[in-house]
Amino acid sequence: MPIPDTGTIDYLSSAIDDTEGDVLREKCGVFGVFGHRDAAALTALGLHALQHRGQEAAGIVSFDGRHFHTERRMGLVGDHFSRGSVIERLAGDSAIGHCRYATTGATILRNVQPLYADLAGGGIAVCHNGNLTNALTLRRRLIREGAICQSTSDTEVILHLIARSPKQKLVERFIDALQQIEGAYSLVALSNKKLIGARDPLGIRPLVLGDLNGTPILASETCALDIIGARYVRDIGNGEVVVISRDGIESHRPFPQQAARPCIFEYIYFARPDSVVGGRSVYEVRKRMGQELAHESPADCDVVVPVPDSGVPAAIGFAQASGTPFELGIIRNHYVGRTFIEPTQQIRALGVKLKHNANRSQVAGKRIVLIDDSLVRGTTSVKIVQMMRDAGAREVHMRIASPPITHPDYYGIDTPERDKLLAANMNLDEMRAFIGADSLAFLSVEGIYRAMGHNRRDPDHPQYTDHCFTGDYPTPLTDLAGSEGDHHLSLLAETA
Ligand SMILES: O=P(O)(O)OC[C@H]1O[C@H](OP(=O)(O)OP(=O)(O)O)[C@H](O)[C@@H]1O
Ligand SMILES: NC(=O)CC[C@H](N)C(=O)O
Ligand SMILES: [Mg+2]
Repeated sequence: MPIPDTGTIDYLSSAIDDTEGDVLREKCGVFGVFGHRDAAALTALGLHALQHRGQEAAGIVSFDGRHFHTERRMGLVGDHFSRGSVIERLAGDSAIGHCRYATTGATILRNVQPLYADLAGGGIAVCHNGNLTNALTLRRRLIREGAICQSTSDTEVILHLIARSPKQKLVERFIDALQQIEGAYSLVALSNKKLIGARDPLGIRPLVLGDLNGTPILASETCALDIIGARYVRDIGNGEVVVISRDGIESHRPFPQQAARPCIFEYIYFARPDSVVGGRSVYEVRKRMGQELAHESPADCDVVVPVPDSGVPAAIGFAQASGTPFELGIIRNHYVGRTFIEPTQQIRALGVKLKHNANRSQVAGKRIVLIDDSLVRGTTSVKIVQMMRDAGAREVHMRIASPPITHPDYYGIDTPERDKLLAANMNLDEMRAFIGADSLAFLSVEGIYRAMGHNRRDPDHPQYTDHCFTGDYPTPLTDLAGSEGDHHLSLLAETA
């Protein structure tokens, strides 16, 4: 359904549906629909499929041709956005949505996305997956210049930069903003006339274009297209800005051409295994990581046991390559989500206990090899190894289908503190003793690249963003270099 052209002035005085009283509206999975009568419902479904990317909060902004409507809530998508009354309030045939786990700015309502702002040319809402590495530096400058920040999220600086751009047209202003930010971003933005999708110059975080019977869709992952029956069209390119309007879809390439360097951790952990990222099935890649691991670090065992959920495909690969039986020696509770992306260690620790239980019949008296996709803080491994012993396992070996994480991430994965990363603080045998396993091994960096279909990692032009394992950060870390992170962002208590 076409969106009527109602001009720009109207949006300045428009009554924004704002139950929290914030001026700016916020919403790490991102989704957008342009020109469908069920835009908000489709967005809610898309966010359901992207729930694994962020469990702390969710939000949707829609546009009805005259007004923007917005709902942002703490909690899971289904806690709020499965209600008919909520979807009805999100009127209009265009919508964007976000499910968040915080990387910059606390887990509080004013940081929940989409972020909305009234600009001189009309309203705009932005959803961001990723993390900016110069946001705090930019924020300090903007505040000195008079900007009034409403949140402590890195994403907000994008809105300020669009608002202050000297360029005329929205797309030019948007691109002008992108040229000032550094780090990782996949963005979906909605204005009164356009749905915009953008990926940072290296394409660190994913973003795809889909098509639902002629309706363009933007989403973090293809699983969000599948849920609504949309066809995958293509990945948005690194450094590409796509502009969707009633005139069709335009592509802009405002950055110098360079090779993409997507985040390897999307393949290891982040993305859903049924998604196709950068043309590769995440499931197939994870299985190959398990196969490589079996070749590199075999274990003399009776059964291969996956650590659910994301260790399962690698465990299948390990079992197939080693010819060892695969058994579900750990059963997961389906009502507990991902624990790594929970905001506090206390919640993570509790979550793991609630989440997994030993399947004693498959474990007792056996030599077990546990396969997990990654080891970050070691919270999961410590508990699971003990759980296997308590269930009567004779030996417990641990194999991790990715290399030791020795470096923090600043691009949208919550591993920022080096002192919390097990592999940054212990050698292999210390880690083995810490988690209580009989043996421990990790997949090598080269093994990861082989699983991705490459002969080797190209040291001069690495094919992926793999700083977690190598310390090779692909962008400047401006805030870190300037100790910007040490400053308080807001005097307002971080409770609302
Ligand atoms: O060493 P840790 O700090 O425990 O972190 C690593 C664990 O966290 C992740 O699982 P998570 O529970 O987040 O999600 P999943 O259910 O998709 O496996 C990952 O798959 C590892 O199991
Ligand atoms: N995980 C993400 O992609 C987070 C997006 C954004 N940096 C935020 O903290 O809200
Ligand atoms: Mg896990």
